[in-house]
Amino acid sequence: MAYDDRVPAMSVSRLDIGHIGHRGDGVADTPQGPVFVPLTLPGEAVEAEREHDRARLVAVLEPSAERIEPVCRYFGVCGGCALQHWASAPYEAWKRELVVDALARAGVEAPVAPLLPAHGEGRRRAVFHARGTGGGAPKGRDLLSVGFAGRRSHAIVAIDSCPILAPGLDGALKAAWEVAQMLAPLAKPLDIQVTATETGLDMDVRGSGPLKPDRVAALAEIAGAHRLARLTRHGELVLQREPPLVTMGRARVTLPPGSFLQATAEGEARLAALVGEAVGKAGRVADLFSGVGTFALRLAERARVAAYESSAPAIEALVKATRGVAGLKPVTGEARDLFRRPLLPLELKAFDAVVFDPPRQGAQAQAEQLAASKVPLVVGVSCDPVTFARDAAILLTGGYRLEKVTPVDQFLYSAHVELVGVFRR
Ligand SMILES: C[S@@+](CC[C@H](N)C(=O)[O-])C[C@H]1O[C@@H](n2cnc3c(N)ncnc32)[C@H](O)[C@@H]1O
Repeated sequence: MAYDDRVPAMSVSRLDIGHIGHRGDGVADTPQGPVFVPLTLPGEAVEAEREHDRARLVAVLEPSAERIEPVCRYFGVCGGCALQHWASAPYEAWKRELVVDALARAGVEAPVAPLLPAHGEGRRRAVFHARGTGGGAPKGRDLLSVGFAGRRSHAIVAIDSCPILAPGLDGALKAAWEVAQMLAPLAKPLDIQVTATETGLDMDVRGSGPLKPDRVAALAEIAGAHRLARLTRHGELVLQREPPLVTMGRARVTLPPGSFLQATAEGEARLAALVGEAVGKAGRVADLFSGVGTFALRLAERARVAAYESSAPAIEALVKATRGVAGLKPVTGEARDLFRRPLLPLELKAFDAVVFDPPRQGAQAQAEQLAASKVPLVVGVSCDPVTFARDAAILLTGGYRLEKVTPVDQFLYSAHVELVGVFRR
C-alpha cells in the first residue's frame, strides 16, 4: 500500500483507532477530540503525524486481524477507494451501519436489511481527470497526469489500470490518455467521462474550451482508432460509430452524452428489483428524478408511468426508447426541475405509487409535497443516507411509515452507499 506523502511533517504520535468514520477514515478518540487517520482500522495502534483533527499514517504498530492486502497498487494514494484494506464482513457491517446511523440521527425508525453487495463486474462509468503542466514540468516529473484525484487532494494520480472498473471499460484509460496527450498543449484541466455501453465506449471530454478544426479532427481520429461507440466534447458530437445503447427492461436507450447511469450493472439490477418489488401491482406510477428510465422503463411493463427529470435530453431518450416496444404500458415524460417545481398534492392524486431517486442533495421540496399528499406508496432511492433520512423524517411527519430500508453497495471500497426505502400510509 502506498502511503500519502503530501501532508507536511508534523509531530509523530501513537494513536489507537476505535472505529471507522463516515468517510472511511479510522478515528482515534483523544482528549482533544476525534482524530481521523486514513488507511487504518478499528483496534489498530498506529504511528501518525497529526495536524489538528487529521493525521497521516506513518506506520501500523499493531495491525488488525481484519487487515487484508489491497487489490490495487495505487491504493493509498489514489482517492478513488478508501477501504480496500478491510475484510469484507466488517466492511459490509460498517456500510450498513452508515444507513442505520443516519436514520437514528434524524429520529427515523425503520428496519434496515443487510447490505446487498452489488459491485458485480465492476464500475461501468468513470470520470478520468487529466492535468498537464503545459510544458513547464519540473525535472523528472511527467508533463501529464491522467487518472483520479488523490486522497483529500486535487492533484491527479496518474494510473494505467484500475481493478474496480468493469471489463466493458477495457481500453478506456488508454483512449483517455491519448485524448489528454493530444490536448495537452492547451494546458487545460480535462474531465473525461467514459461509459461502457452495449455498443462500445461512450466518451465525453469536458474542459478543453473551443477547439480548432484540426484538433477536432485529431479527436475523431483517436475515437476511430479506439473504436469508441461515440466521442463527444461538452456533449457535442465529434464522432459516432454506433449509438451508445443500454437495455433497460424491454427497451433500449440511446444515452445522451454524459448521462447519469447507475455505477454498476449489478447495482442497477438490484435497485430496479427492489423498486419493482415495492411498487408491486400499482397501476399508475410517477418516477421522479427518472434519469434515462432505469426504473420507469422496467415499471412500464406493468404500470402506466409518468417520468419527471430536469434533464430534457434524458427525458427525450427515455420516451423515445419506449416507441415501438411491445408490451409496455403508456409512458409520459416531462423535463421539470423538481427542486423548484415539485409535484403538488393535486398532481400526485393521479398516482398509486411514487418512486423518487434524487441526486445527493436529496428531495426536500418534493418530500414536503409528498407528505401533504394521499399517495399510498412512496419508494425512495438514494445515494446519500443523510439527506434520505432528512427526507424520510418529513414523510413520517406527513403520516407515512418507513417499512423497510435496504442498503446496496455498488461503490465497493468507498464510503458511498445506495439504499431503497419503502414508505406507506
Ligand atoms: C441519482 S440520479 C437517478 C437517475 C435515475 N433514477 C437512475 O436510476 O438512473 C438523479 C437524477 O436526478 C436528476 N436531477 C438532478 N437535479 C434535479 C432537479 N432539480 N429536478 C429534477 N431532476 C433532477 C439528474 O439529472 C439525475 O438524472
